[in-house]
Amino acid sequence: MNILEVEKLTKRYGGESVVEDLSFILEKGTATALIGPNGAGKTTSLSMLANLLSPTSGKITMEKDVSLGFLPQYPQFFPWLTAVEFTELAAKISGVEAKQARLQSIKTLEFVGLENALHKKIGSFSGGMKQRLGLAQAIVHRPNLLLLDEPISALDPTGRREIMNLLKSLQQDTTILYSTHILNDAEEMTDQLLFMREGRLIEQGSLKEVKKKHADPCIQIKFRNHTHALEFVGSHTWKCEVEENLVLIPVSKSGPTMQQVLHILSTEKQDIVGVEFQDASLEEIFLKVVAAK
Ligand SMILES: Nc1ncnc2c1ncn2[C@@H]1O[C@H](COP(=O)(O)OP(=O)(O)OP(=O)(O)O)[C@@H](O)[C@H]1O
Repeated sequence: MNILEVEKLTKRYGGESVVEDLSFILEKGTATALIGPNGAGKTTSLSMLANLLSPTSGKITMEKDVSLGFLPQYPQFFPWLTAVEFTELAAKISGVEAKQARLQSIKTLEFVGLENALHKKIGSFSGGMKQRLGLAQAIVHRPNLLLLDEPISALDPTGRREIMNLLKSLQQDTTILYSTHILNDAEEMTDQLLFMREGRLIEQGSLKEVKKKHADPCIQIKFRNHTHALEFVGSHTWKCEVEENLVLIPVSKSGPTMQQVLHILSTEKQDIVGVEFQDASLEEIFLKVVAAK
């Protein structure tokens, strides 16, 4: 079931296309990562979906009972308010009853890891704390569709891990569309990938589909030195590449399987450091996709 359908969404400024013919769907309960280089049109697209910017053309259809949560790339806060005051205000604006708003704010701030800063003024918050507060205001009213513009990019590795785990735990009841530059983290939480470049969608699909299409997996054998690696390659007919002390054998229909490689290595009593299956990371695929089109 689709919670959101986007059809040929376009935004132009003075005849210049910033987003062009963007079409995709979000299935209920899924997480979609929107990725693309700077200026690709991610923020503009999310702002149109959040109804903060009107499209030049195209259609956005949301399921009838959608409750939307939005985290902008640069959220604006009132520095003189405390975290709980700000989140309570956001809850009320999003339609939470006054009686409930305070309790829900406290629970949400605890959820995002700000339990020790409930009554601190936002003006004293670090960048990471503000990022968490931004997420809190986006989820305080328990939305079922969450649009997040760079929710983890401003965080340090520990903070990113924590927020990714929080987002994963939200996924049970929430459909999530988020933009990010941190591709290694995106790899962990993505049912669908949308690659944008220069306002256009240039690739989309599940991580598995995209990897199948663009990744060149290989078996990597690590030898003690370059000479050993060269000797190994010279004595076999497999198509391989040598990089320093590594031998890389592409996994293809005509190439050997991991089992065959392990068998050969053990029967030949090769003195190796290790063998592993190497799959391309999302980052490598991203660079390839963005460069190719
Ligand atoms: N109000 C505007 N008027 C003219 N051009 C704009 C306007 N807003 C955005 N743009 C242009 O649209 C393009 C896409 O911007 P957008 O912020 O959507 O990209 P992005 O993918 O979110 O980039 P980043 O990763 O750097 O945040 C950029 O070239 C930007 O300069």
